[in-house]
Amino acid sequence: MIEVTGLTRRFAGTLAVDDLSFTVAPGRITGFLGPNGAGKTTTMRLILGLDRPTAGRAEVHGMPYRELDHPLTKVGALLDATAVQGGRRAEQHLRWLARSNGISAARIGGLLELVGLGDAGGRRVGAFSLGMKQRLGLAAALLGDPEVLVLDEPANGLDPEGIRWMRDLLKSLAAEGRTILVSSHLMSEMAVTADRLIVLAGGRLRADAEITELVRPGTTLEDAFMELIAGSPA
Ligand SMILES: Nc1ncnc2c1ncn2[C@@H]1O[C@H](COP(=O)(O)OP(=O)(O)OP(=O)(O)O)[C@@H](O)[C@H]1O
Repeated sequence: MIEVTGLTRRFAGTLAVDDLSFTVAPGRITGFLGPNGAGKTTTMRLILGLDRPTAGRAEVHGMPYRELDHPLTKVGALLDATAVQGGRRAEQHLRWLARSNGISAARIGGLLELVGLGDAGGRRVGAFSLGMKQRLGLAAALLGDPEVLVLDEPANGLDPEGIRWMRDLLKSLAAEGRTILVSSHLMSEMAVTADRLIVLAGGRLRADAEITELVRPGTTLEDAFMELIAGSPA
């Protein structure tokens, strides 16, 4: 469970996140949508304790991320898949991550298989495509077998087969009772992946609803999204 209450983050001249409140429930996929600059990444960074709010709070399992014991076993995150040391080999990267977070390395082989990198564990990450880096980032997020996943545009760079694979994986992780918050700009993909949607524009909450409430028969999620964000600052 993720709980955001009155969350606000102001940068010098920008109110990036403006008095945001929502809950992300377990057992389902919650899509996090909004135009460029809406505040999605800033909100995720605040949830993950990578930045401090100007006001309000973000809690995971009832407490701020920074207060969690062994956070990687509670929350898995994929924010920027390209932020890995290119000189490291994929398996080495996961081993380093496991060791530095006190997590068993026993899952690494299985996770590389799970994300489709079974044959690439010995290759240097610097030579990976964006899609392969996303797959590795997902393996890293799952390393501690966390109940909560926060994923910023994980489908970015994936090919059609990869997007379908990611959708099926997220659905099976949600079916296991995990809490999943996933941002995306791919409306048609979100329409078939998410159970619930949180829509931001200009740092403010525009919608927090079941997908079936937002997408009426004869309309698409793209139509609903355009209507929801209408009038937001560019
Ligand atoms: N470190 C920072 N310093 C100053 N402004 C920032 C900083 N981080 C984000 N912003 C601003 O906050 C606003 C929200 O940015 P954010 O990256 O959260 O949006 P987003 O919804 O993730 O966008 P995108 O879909 O383009 O990834 C933008 O106006 C951005 O320029």
